[in-house]
Amino acid sequence: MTGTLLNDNHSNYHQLNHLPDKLNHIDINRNNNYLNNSDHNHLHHPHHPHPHPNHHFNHHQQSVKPFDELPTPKSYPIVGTTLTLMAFGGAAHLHEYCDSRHKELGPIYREKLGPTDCVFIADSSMAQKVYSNEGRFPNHLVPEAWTIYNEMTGIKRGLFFMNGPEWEKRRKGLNKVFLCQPVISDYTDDLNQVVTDVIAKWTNVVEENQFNSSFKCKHQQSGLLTQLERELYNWSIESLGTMIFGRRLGCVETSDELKCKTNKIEKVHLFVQCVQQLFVESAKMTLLPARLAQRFNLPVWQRFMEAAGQALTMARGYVEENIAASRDDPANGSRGVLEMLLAQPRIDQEEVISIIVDLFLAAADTTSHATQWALYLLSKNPEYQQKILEQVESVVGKNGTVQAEHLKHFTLVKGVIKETLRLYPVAPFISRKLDRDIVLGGYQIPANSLLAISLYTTGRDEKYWPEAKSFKPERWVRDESNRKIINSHASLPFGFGIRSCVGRRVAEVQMQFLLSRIIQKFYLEPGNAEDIGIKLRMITTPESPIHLRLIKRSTV
Ligand code: HEM
Repeated sequence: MTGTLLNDNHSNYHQLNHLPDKLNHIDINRNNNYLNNSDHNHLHHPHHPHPHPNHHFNHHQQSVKPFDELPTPKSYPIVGTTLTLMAFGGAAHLHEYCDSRHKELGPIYREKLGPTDCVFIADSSMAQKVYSNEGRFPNHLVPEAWTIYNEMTGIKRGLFFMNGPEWEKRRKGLNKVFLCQPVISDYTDDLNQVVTDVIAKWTNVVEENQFNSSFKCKHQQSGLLTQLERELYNWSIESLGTMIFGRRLGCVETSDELKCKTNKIEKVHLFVQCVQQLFVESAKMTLLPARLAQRFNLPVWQRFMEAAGQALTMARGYVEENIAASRDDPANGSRGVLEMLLAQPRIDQEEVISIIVDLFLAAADTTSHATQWALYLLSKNPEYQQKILEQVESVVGKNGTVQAEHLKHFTLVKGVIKETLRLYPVAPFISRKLDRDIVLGGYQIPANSLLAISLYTTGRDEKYWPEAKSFKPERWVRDESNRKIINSHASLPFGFGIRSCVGRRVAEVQMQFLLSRIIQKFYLEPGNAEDIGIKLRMITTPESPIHLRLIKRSTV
């Protein structure tokens, strides 16, 4: 299959440096007036002395309704709406709960969930409007538990936790590294090498499984990869580590020799467990005032503190160890982006460490889960495996080696990534607090209100996606049979604008290599009898472990 890829425009390319495929022509210019009429109004809020520059009064002004009139679910004294959310399965099913609220109350509604008063938005033009008003220093919600933790420990944290000019300064520095195509290009071979090792390892694992199961229930066991999540975590940490430190960390052991050389794999597994625990405990506190949990030292708070302490200490140790190793081995170490980070103006090693630690926290979970869902969907939709194989072979030849320069031709693999993230957005809500009043959906929204863009709902809305529940990667590929323009703001898995995901390019390249090469090598079958649902642990994770059956292509 040939064709170009639609809608590669989730980041605001006007503001980010050197981004490659500038398909921004169908997208917004944040200063344009592109919104529906009622949303043009910017009323002056009494608490906000500086109305937005686009502020103007017109005949629609009268139709703007006050904030208090936003649709709100029925709520009961003291418990509010908590019992209804519990009936959905609690915080782990918040995405489904909010989805049903949108169906009941419309594309914009307001609800107090536990301690958090939030306006939920499931409409692409409203999302566009939020982003175009996010200002120079966009502000998002940091879970209260994290804020308290940072205050209590006095630990300096990375980009996600920064705000204002400090955030802007560091963000610009990181953009020059992580969103700069020439820099990414310097590391594509390394990222590809990690995938080579992953494939070698998975080949061993499934062959071992096949051998061990030959006297047991052969059909059930053969080719089974049961530790998919852990394998993908290792791959994701190894990839980022390789790029940052310019040396292999040893999370993807490829041979017994390497295995003997390093005991790091166990450490990585422990780190991964702590990060997972951290997300689980933070998610549990979505419905609970974290301050209360802290004041009464509730078990959930104790577990959160322990996991946070362990994860940060381990990540820190890891980073310090690798900074030292890179310095001891300058021939190798100088290849990493670490040097570029340390070379930024007015930055000391301490700050670099906190930034890198938080990059690992942000990268490990997200890329691995996105890839896990992609592999799951491909295993359930074998026709796309065949189409991908045909596309890959048409570019690299039969059994050819995939290289960086081939990736731009893999439009279907890119479509698979976008389609996966449409259906399974790693972050199902994107939050913003604006520094100005705006009108959304005809309602006056005061500055500082917490806004949550419901990506799970817009991503599955028939209004934007025909056959919304179906996995159709080709909807993202533009060719003779598909010239339709996609509504870019209805699926924003990496966010949008100047505060969108800084690791997007790295994640995409990693995933493109892994998916194209896995399909080249293996035929995938689902290893679970049942469909797997979503369970939120702050991010979109599978309700039960996903198993895959990998069958080597030559034996299909
Ligand atoms: C498929 C993989 C990934 C997904 C879906 C994803 C998604 C996101 C989203 C939705 C945001 C918030 C954007 C917004 O508020 O508008 C974000 C922020 C962020 N992501 Fe990612 N991410 C991924 C991979 C990565 C990787 C690999 C890294 C590290 C290299 C990373 C580092 C960050 C950081 C540091 C932020 C905070 C940016 C800031 O506050 O300026 N992410 N990501």
